[in-house]
Amino acid sequence: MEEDGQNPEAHYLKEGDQPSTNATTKLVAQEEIEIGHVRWAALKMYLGGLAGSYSFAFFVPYISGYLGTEILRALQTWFLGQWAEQYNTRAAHVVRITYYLGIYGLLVVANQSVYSISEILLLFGRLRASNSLHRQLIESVLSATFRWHDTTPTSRIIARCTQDIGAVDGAIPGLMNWLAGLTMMMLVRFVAVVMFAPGILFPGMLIALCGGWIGQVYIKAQLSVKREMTNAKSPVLGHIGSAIYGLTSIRAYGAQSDFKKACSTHIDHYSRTAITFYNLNRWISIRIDFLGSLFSASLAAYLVYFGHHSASNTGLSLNMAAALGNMILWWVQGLNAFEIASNSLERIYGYLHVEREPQPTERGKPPAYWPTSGEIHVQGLSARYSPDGPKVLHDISFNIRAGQRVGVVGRTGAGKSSLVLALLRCIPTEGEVLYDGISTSSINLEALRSSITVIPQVPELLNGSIRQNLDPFSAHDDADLNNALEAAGLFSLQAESQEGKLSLETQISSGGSNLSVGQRQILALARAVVRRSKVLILDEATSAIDHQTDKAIQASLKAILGPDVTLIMIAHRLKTVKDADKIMVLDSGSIVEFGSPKELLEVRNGRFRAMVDESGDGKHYA
Ligand SMILES: Nc1ncnc2c1ncn2[C@@H]1O[C@H](COP(=O)(O)OP(=O)(O)OP(=O)(O)O)[C@@H](O)[C@H]1O
Repeated sequence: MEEDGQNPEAHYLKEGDQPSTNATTKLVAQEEIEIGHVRWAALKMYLGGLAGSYSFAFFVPYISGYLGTEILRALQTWFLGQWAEQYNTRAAHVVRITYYLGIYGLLVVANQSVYSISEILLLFGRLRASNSLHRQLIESVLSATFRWHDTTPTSRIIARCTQDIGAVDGAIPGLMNWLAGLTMMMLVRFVAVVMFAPGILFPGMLIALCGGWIGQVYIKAQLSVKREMTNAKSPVLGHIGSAIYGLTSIRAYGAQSDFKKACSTHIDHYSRTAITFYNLNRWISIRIDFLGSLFSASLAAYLVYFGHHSASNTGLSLNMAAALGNMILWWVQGLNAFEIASNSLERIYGYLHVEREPQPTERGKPPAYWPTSGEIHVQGLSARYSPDGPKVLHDISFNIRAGQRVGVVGRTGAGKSSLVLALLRCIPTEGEVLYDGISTSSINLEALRSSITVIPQVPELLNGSIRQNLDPFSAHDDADLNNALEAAGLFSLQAESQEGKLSLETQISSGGSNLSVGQRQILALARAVVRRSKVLILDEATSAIDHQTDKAIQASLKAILGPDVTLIMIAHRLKTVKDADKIMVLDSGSIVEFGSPKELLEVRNGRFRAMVDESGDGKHYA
């Protein structure tokens, strides 16, 4: 895909399908649908994973191993014929059994050794491929843009990381190995037959070409039928599942016959595709069996009527030819199964080429001392959620001195959260943001984001103890962590004697679901204190905390954060920002007022003053 310069995901859409991209609205991108054969680029990705950086050293011994195995196996059959032939020409007691048995034994040992080399190589190769694809997939998903995550449901990402990686771990290498072995077996058998009966070469090739053509037709039909069959199965299972779940209601409303009718419709649809699927198998079996028999019959006729062939060579040729027809059938079916399993490769390949955030560079590393203060200078900042979407911030300019506490207010949809995302470069931006004198567009994202702490409305916590959540890399001692918890106001919320009170050892379940939202916000605040960032952004962070505790937290935060830490508070409740040094009022993505609360309240017909009057929070500003 990159070869043809197109978007990797575009390939998956059916002809005529329109991706549901409406630039002005939030959207969920259409799920990719694979069509046709598995593409070389996806296959190359897997083969590259198998071989790692030693393509030659992997594939040459791997393929040679299988070729050697089949040659040695054919040699064993040939050698048995030669051994048997001895009894036709010589007396039985003259034939040296130990000699023939010894050579035959050596052939068996050599065969097994060469086979083991291929198997061991594949074992390491498949582990390497699984590791590498899984790592690349996770890296790609984690470094994808916020826009991509916005438009991609989590269930799809989980399916890539479980179901598709599962196919890479199991079905794909298994089928590939089987196909490689079978291909070598067919090749060696065909060559052996042709060596002993050269006249069969052209009819044999003709028959093989016919087999190949029939296989192509079969695979083409079978791929789409199989896909349709898989799609038709889910409604049957879903319908039966919901019928069992809602059995009481179905009986209570006497809806049994409607449910039976709907069930029959789903089963009929599934059966139609399933019958076609099995019929296609019969279709190919008859044709390939016929071609196989034709080949064996032609060979037998050739051996009987043309030339003079020994009994052992005739037996060997017929032995090699007999199973060839069945092998072609297995090969075609194996290839079909491989193509179906390889859809997972296509799907993983698509996710390895999603739109990513800029990767870190050496030049993007800020100086070690940076940031020394939380000064922010913003000039002409505009932002949008997607490169072709509408602007949600319009040419914003402002300055925040180090240590200032700035409240950002505005009606729903005014752009408050978008401003935070723009400061962290989570969405495409234009204009300049200087953080402690360095342009944020010139430094690595990781450096930028680790130097600003954002506490969202509902903070995410990780499964583990509070200690692990505050300090995942064990860089701080207990005293620091307890101070942070105290500064964030945890201890003012719980009495010393309280049963089940939170401490560093308290276990937190995934997402923090065993804590109240207020407690989660306090832990997030404590995390921010531990990180000691120079810019702290609270996005309605104290919305779930009562006013008294909120007040206590603000006071302790001010004391512990120090004079050079800038605090940006996004607030719905105007009383939360009454102690702010400055208030920024946003409307439709633009700054309409920016000044101290006192100044803004004095503006007659001012936006902030109107908001305070409407909200009834005026008493807090009195
Ligand atoms: N993920 C998104 N994709 C596209 N547009 C978005 C997205 N999130 C927000 N917007 C748009 O950006 C504009 C500003 O939204 P934003 O969330 O920044 O407002 P807000 O002031 O934080 O609102 P609230 O107080 O309700 O959280 C709105 O027009 C909104 O529709």
